[in-house]
Amino acid sequence: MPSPRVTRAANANSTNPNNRFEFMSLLTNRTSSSEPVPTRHRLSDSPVHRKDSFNSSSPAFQQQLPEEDCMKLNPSFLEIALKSLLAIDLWLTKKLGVCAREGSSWGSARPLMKLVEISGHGIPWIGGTIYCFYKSDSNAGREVILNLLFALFLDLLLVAIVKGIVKRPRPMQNRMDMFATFSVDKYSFPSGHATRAAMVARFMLKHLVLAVPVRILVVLWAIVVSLSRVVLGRHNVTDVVFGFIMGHMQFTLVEHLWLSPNALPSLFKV
Ligand SMILES: CC(C)=CCC/C(C)=C/CC/C(C)=C/CC/C(C)=C/COP(=O)(O)O
Repeated sequence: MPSPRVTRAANANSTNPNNRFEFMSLLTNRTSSSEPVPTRHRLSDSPVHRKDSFNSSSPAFQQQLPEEDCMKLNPSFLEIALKSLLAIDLWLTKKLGVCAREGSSWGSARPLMKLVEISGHGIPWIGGTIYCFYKSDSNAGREVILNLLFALFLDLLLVAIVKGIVKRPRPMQNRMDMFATFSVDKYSFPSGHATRAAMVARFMLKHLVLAVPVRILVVLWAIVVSLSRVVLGRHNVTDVVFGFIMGHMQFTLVEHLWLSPNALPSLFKV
């Protein structure tokens, strides 16, 4: 006995041979052994190639298509990859936040980590750079220091923009007891300390004549400042990794936008 769906299809077919319903019924998988699954023999038979009035973007069309006819670029793979990365990120962040609280496993090291935090904060860096600018007695020195100052302000601006766009909240374990913050600093992505540490370290290695041990210390400082963000529970791991990469990119940008004494002659001694 034919199923009601087939009977309806047959009725529809008898009145209109090009009926859309008939097309859809051909595409429907049948479970009953008395209702064979239609076989396509030619490419032109594929619903993708048929020039029917049936709109391929309509939800009905997409529901009815057999899986092999769906032109999907597997969006679920990217989704799964991102969700897995996020899960690993959250798990690692929780594991590594060993100084997040006084009562955490390494809570006694929290004051030391907070000193590391201050060493990468914007205020000492901007204040110290302005001081060095006025103390510098050569035009070449002033040029380098002026560009460091420019880099530090550019960093504050770019980090604030990205934080404002992404609006990722800080990790649950973070205590908002940071010294001198902007309103966007309630957000986590990217880490402003990591961007600054990476950018300043590259800037110093490129423009300051430093002995090898000092160069090694500069690199270690940038790494420790970045790691301290996760250890203090301030940031997720991905905030810091992205911040570190962004700091390198900011350094490259500053090199391209390099301010010369001609741009601001009044700041330089003649
Ligand atoms: C010191 C002088 C002379 C001027 C200061 C200029 C000024 C207004 C600087 C702002 C510095 C500031 C408040 C920076 C924010 C630093 C911060 C808390 C970043 C957040 O880092 P994150 O790693 O937690 O994202």
